[in-house]
Order: sequence, then structure tokens, then C-alpha cells
Amino acid sequence: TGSTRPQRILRAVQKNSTRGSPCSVVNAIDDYCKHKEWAMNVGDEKGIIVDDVVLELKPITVLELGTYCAYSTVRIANLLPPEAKLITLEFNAESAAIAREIITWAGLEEKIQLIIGASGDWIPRLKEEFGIETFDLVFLDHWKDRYLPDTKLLEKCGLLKPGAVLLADNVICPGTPDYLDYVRNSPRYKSKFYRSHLEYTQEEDGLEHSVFLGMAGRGAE
Ligand SMILES: O=C(NCc1cccc(CNc2ccc3[nH]ncc3c2)c1)c1cc(-c2ccc(F)cc2)cc(O)c1O
Ligand SMILES: [Mg+2]
Repeated sequence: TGSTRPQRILRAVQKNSTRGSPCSVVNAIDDYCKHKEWAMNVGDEKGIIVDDVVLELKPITVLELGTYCAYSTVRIANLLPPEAKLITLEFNAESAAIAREIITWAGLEEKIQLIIGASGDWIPRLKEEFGIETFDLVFLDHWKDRYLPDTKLLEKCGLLKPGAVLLADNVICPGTPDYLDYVRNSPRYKSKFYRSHLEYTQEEDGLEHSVFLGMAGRGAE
């Protein structure tokens, strides 16, 4: 039985990057996925937008939905302040195992908590199981039909405080129409679109940046 794509990505990281250097890990994955085989990392073009958002916001608590091979996990964690923490949720146990190895290789295991499970099950447990009050930044990159229900769940669980940022990948390709409609039309969010391209391609894609304004904007319940 052959290797899986995540296994081949891990091998490329171990071969072409330096232990303890998150930048070299990110570059090794981008090189592999540009020249050898495509993979669903946020990638270098959208990655620059993610970097800018993180550097501007300086989040202390970050939630990532959808780890895959930990490309964005490593990219984000590398830019966080020293006391900051990132919790990342991954449903697929195989890719989670690879992600754990890549996080360790990058030397970021102290900053990152990887949980294997589904967002719907875990979001309601984060407060009491991880002592989380609220998240400053949520990066949505998991199943596209889960972006909206999970956003509503985060609201319901009181995990967002005014000023918190939701940064959503793939709002054009594959697309998240119900999520976009919600954050762009709800009084609870100030939303803006960052136009870009699908990772490693010329296809249209982009990130939606939505600032939570609080539940006061209750409007029609
Ligand atoms: O679909 C995508 N990513 C999500 C995803 C995909 C597969 C498995 C999982 C399993 N992981 C998982 C599930 C549920 C979860 N709940 N909580 C955590 C959690 C984690 C997650 C995606 C697709 C494309 C794409 C593909 C093809 C194409 F032509 C164009 C574009 C590009 C992307 O950048 C993408 O991000
Ligand atoms: Mg994505």
C-alpha cells in the first residue's frame, strides 16, 4: 500500500526544512505543493494575508478549525506573542497524526494544542476543558458546510467577545455561500473580503475577515 498525501508532505518537510524553523517548514510545504502535488493548505498567497491579520491583531487565544497537515497552524503560531496559545481541531485522525509530527518538527508544540474530533462536539467543551474564556481569532478552514453552524455555536457558547476576528478560507472556492450571507448581513459582524487565489493555482478564491461586534445587534431573534 502506497503512502498518503499527508505522509508525502511530512517526508518533504523532514527532507527540505530545518527542525525548529517554522519558516523553513512553511516554505518546504509550499515548494512541495507547488512543484510536486497540490494539497489544500491555505498556501503562500493567501498565507501572506493570514500573516498580516495575525500581526495586526496580536491574538492571545486562537482557534483553528481544520488542521490538515498543520501548514496554517505552524504559519499562525510562528507569529503569535510568547504567551499566546492556538487550539486546532482536526476530524481526520490520519492527517492529525501527520500534523502532530509537523508541529513537533517545527518546534511549536508548546504553543499549539491539537484536538482530534469534530467542531460540533468540541466547541461546547472548550471553556471548561481548556479554560478558554473567549477566542481573539478563529481561522475557519474545515468542511465548508460547517462554517455557518460552527459560527453560530461559537456565539451561543459565548466564545467570541466584541473585537474577535473570524478569518475564513475558501469563501469563493469551494465556497461557503450561507456563511458569507450570514456574516455580511448580520448586525453582529463587520465583514470584508480579501480577494486572492486558490492555493497554488490561478483559480479565484479569497478570505473573509469578519469582526464580531457583540450579540447586542440582536435584531430579529
Ligand atoms: O474542503 C476543504 N477543506 C476541509 C476539509 C476537506 C477534507 C477533509 C477535511 C477533514 N477535516 C475536518 C473536517 C471536519 C472538521 N470539524 N472540525 C474540524 C474538522 C476538520 C476537511 C478545502 C478544499 C479545497 C479545494 C479542494 C478541491 C478543489 F478543486 C478546490 C478547492 C481547498 C481548501 O483550501 C480547503 O480547505
Ligand atoms: Mg482551505
